[in-house]
Amino acid sequence: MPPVTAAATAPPVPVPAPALVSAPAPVLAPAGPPRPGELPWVQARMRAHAAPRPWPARTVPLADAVGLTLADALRTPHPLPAFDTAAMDGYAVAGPGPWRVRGEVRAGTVWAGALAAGECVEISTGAQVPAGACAVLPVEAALAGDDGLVYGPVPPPGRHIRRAGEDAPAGSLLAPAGTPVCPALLGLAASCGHDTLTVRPAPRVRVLVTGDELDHAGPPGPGRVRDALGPALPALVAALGGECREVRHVHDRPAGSLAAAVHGTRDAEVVVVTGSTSVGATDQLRRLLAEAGARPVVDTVACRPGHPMLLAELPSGGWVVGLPGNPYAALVAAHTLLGPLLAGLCGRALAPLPLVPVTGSLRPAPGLTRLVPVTWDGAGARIAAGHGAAFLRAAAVADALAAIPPDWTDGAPAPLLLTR
Ligand SMILES: Nc1nc2c(c(=O)[nH]1)N[C@H]1C(S)=C(S)[C@@H](COP(=O)(O)OP(=O)(O)OC[C@H]3O[C@@H](n4cnc5c(N)ncnc54)[C@H](O)[C@@H]3O)O[C@H]1N2
Ligand code: MOO
Repeated sequence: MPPVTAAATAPPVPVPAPALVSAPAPVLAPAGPPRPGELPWVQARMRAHAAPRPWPARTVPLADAVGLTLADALRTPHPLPAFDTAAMDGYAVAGPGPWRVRGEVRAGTVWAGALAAGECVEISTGAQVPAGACAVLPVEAALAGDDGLVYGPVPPPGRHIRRAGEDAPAGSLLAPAGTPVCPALLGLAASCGHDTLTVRPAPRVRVLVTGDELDHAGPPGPGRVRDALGPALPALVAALGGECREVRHVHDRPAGSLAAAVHGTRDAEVVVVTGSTSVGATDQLRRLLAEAGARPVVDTVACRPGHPMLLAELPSGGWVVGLPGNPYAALVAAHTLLGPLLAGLCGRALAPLPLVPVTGSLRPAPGLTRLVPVTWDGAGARIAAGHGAAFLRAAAVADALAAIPPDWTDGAPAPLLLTR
């Protein structure tokens, strides 16, 4: 059975307005019930996608458009194919045979005459079929006699002719605005005669990695932790549709370094901050956003891991995505908020999630979506081993993240976010 699409458009459930500075919450086991104010995971995705206005469009040469997003619908100004086209090498024939050969027509040339019944031209695949011809007789079915006549079965009318406009009449819409530009779309645009496309560029993203305990090269020293997110995020940002301009390491102290770094990234549409999303003494992100007058869009999500994630809009119009410091939690948060935000900025639809059976051992949690790495063999998904909030092993070998709903049981379907 083909996978069906998950209820990405589930009916909205009223939730309290987010508040960036939340009261310190009691420490709960990772799969405890949702805390007050946590937004359901499905709604967090939708809210992040709906938050931005699409970024302004620009017109670029075809070669520069791949990977970007169509800002205007792609239309063909002329019919496709543009003329009646031979689909086989052979003879374009008129009326019943045998047919007298009047000439030949190769692809790219035009035979200007018109055929009368009992006449034909030798024709190449892709050549324009002359007026009067009613079908093409493939060369394998034809016998050219020494008498200048071609013999063979009379083909049914229209056989092996691609009629002008049969693929698309002039003016047809071929791809709507919001379509990602893939190699096939580039070829289609060229077939229509376009040399440029009007696209929305990939949003520019700057990454600020916080955490004074982090080492950025080699094995970590005593009590220290190797930064896993700095190396992972440029590729993740690219996979989610953005362009990572910079990864900067920001010190937790003095307080104010992070604020200065966030405000110093005005040449990016999105600032991603890793770490600093929690309630510890050095976790400054919510405080600095509140002080900056940022508009909270998502402030904690009813999912595990990754619940401290946040999305806010700065008064300048820039976007801040807060990813928890635990590396797997950060990956979950990036797929939950950053991917949909970037899609919204590009004018793309929110990616529909295939709903597939998931097997494995996991205790679902009341009121929470659990995000787990899964391997997927095309028919079903299996929960991969090794998925702590701080441990990337399962995610590193997984094909997707499954969004396990609270009422899931082993083998029941769950939506998949494809990660490869
Ligand atoms: N009192 C509470 N403490 C914590 C809560 C809570 O609700 N109340 N939530 C826990 C959860 S869940 C998470 S997730 C973290 C989120 O914390 P932060 O976003 O502030 O991140 P940090 O505290 O800086 O780091 C958490 C953890 O991750 C390691 N880390 C950070 N950055 C990186 C990196 N780039 N590469 C590898 N590892 C990284 C860091 O060393 C910590 O071990 O808060 C919990 N606490
Ligand atoms: O579990 Mo925390 O939710 O993001 O590591």
